[in-house]
Amino acid sequence: MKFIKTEIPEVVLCKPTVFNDDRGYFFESFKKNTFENFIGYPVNFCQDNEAKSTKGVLRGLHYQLPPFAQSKLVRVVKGSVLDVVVDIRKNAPTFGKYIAIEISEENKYQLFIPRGFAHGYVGLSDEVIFMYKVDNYYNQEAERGIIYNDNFLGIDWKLDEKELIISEKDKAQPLFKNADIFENNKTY
Ligand SMILES: Cc1cn([C@H]2C[C@H](O)[C@@H](COP(=O)(O)OP(=O)(O)O[C@H]3O[C@H](C)C(=O)[C@H](O)[C@H]3O)O2)c(=O)[nH]c1=O
Repeated sequence: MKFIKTEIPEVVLCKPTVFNDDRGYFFESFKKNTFENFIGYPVNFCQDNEAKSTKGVLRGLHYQLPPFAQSKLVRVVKGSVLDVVVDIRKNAPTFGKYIAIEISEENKYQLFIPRGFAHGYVGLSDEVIFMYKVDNYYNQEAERGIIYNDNFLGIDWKLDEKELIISEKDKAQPLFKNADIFENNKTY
């Protein structure tokens, strides 16, 4: 697995080493020791999630407030998505910045999203199976969000507005300026 710091250095792109042969392929999709060696601190994932989407389904931008904040290690096993991560750590040098990376069945990329970030993704293929690990349990009361088309963030989701399929909950998310954001730049 190769680990690459993104433009937001705490957000890490993970590129697996894939072993192809005439039967198909094999790769180690997660290895705690090499992952933590690169990240530089322990991450104890406690829950795995899976979501199926179709093209244009946009989930997000979501996060959970401390003490229920979640780190996420996300990947796509079917199709492709544009994965978007927004820095919501007040006083962080990249506060309010976002990165967008295509993650797919094809490239097998994974993205590590630490606590202190909002996360969302949009399906780019007809069928998407999205799988991810989180290091804190789901807590509905602590769930918060930011509207996907916030003007300050100016996220380019790559698809036309009319192609997007968004839940009523996500259509009602607040603007970035009104969101409950994280205090200071510390690990939660
Ligand atoms: C996230 C979650 C949801 N649920 C239940 C709650 C709802 O009854 C149903 C669908 O939940 P929701 O519409 O919040 O699912 P997504 O829109 O995919 O939410 C996720 O989307 C963005 C991209 C994320 O990064 C978060 O992991 C998460 O917020 O699953 C659970 O039971 N456990 C969970 O961990």
